[in-house]
Amino acid sequence: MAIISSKSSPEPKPPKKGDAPLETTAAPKQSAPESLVREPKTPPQNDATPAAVPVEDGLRPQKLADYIGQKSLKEVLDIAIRAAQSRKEPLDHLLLYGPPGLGKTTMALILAQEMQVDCKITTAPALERPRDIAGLLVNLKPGDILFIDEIHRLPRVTEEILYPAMEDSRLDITIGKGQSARTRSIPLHPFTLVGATTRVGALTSPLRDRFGLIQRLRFYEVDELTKIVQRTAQVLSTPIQPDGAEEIARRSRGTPRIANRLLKRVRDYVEVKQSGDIDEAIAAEALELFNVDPCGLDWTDRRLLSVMIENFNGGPVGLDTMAAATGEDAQTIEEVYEPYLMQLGYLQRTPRGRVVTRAACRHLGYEDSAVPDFHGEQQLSIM
Ligand SMILES: Nc1ncnc2c1ncn2[C@@H]1O[C@H](COP(=O)(O)OP(=O)(O)OP(=O)(O)O)[C@@H](O)[C@H]1O
Ligand SMILES: [Mg+2]
Repeated sequence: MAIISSKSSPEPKPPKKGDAPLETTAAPKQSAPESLVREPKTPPQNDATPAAVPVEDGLRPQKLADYIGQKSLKEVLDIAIRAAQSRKEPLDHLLLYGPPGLGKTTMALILAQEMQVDCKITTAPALERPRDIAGLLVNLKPGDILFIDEIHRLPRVTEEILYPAMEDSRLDITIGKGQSARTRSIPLHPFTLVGATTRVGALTSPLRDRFGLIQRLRFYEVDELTKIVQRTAQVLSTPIQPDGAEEIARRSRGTPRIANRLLKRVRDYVEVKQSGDIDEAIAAEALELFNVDPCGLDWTDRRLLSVMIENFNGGPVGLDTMAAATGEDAQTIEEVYEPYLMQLGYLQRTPRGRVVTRAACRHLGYEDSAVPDFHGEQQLSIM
């Protein structure tokens, strides 16, 4: 299987006149569009030298059987893979949604591996112009997977090109402008679109309806994350005790990416302190130092909750007000912080705004009376 992504593209072209400037500190999700439609001139990523492969990629499981947790998702996909293979057809289009770091990209790569096809990776904001998506589509081989991250951010024009491509393996392009404009239809090889999003509600319904499989990824349980930490430790050749892996798992907010990140921080700590295997006590000591509390809350989580308690009497408070009061970005609060706080039962979204629960007060060391009675968990649970 070849994985072809913007990340693996060789020397970037110098920006052309009129192109958006290339981001020098760009996060992966904001890579320049131009780099994405280019075919790599050098062999694809799986042939790259280890040094060229981002560290996260080295930690990704390669087979469905190695993908830990997400039992129902794996069952659904296992059936879909086997059915598609027996019919010698591509997989149905798949939409994966859920908070960041739960394994959407990893799953897309596993699917390509299992189906023995190539996977082209791109991200929706990079598909600004019709030719960006057209270039990708015409180069797909039969059965290939096209992975579009952050698919809720697809520009309208790109989305409209995808409709016939997904439904009828056809690329409709308009040539010329005004009265001389003509539409041409180009046949495409059947392919599988895998879309990933943290905000499924932000997808338009015509796009959502074209996915044959729509699957949600859930936060992981501690025992699943413990296995992920143990596996990563093995990949990184870091000795770890089971109780050490569990301590890291407990503080990982139900998220594999965070579990891997915390493990690396604990590994640094152990190496500097020369304290041998990672066990429960060392993991806890190291993570306290990095400001990760026993529930996995970090400084920002605690600040969001304490600002709500101290400044807003526990809520209800609107998202934008919370963003202004804490200096955090509203979208980041909504997509990154709130899901886990809600999962813990520390925060509730109500029609009138966000409210803090008494469990959160207790966790942060406030008196129960810091939030009014109507915030009692019992009442909230029936909202
Ligand atoms: N089920 C799993 N088993 C083992 N490791 C996993 C699993 N899911 C994710 N990981 C690890 O967690 C990291 C993050 O996963 P991934 O990049 O797939 O998340 P994502 O959902 O695509 O995140 P984002 O929304 O930010 O793009 C990867 O390095 C991968 O190794
Ligand atoms: Mg991803």
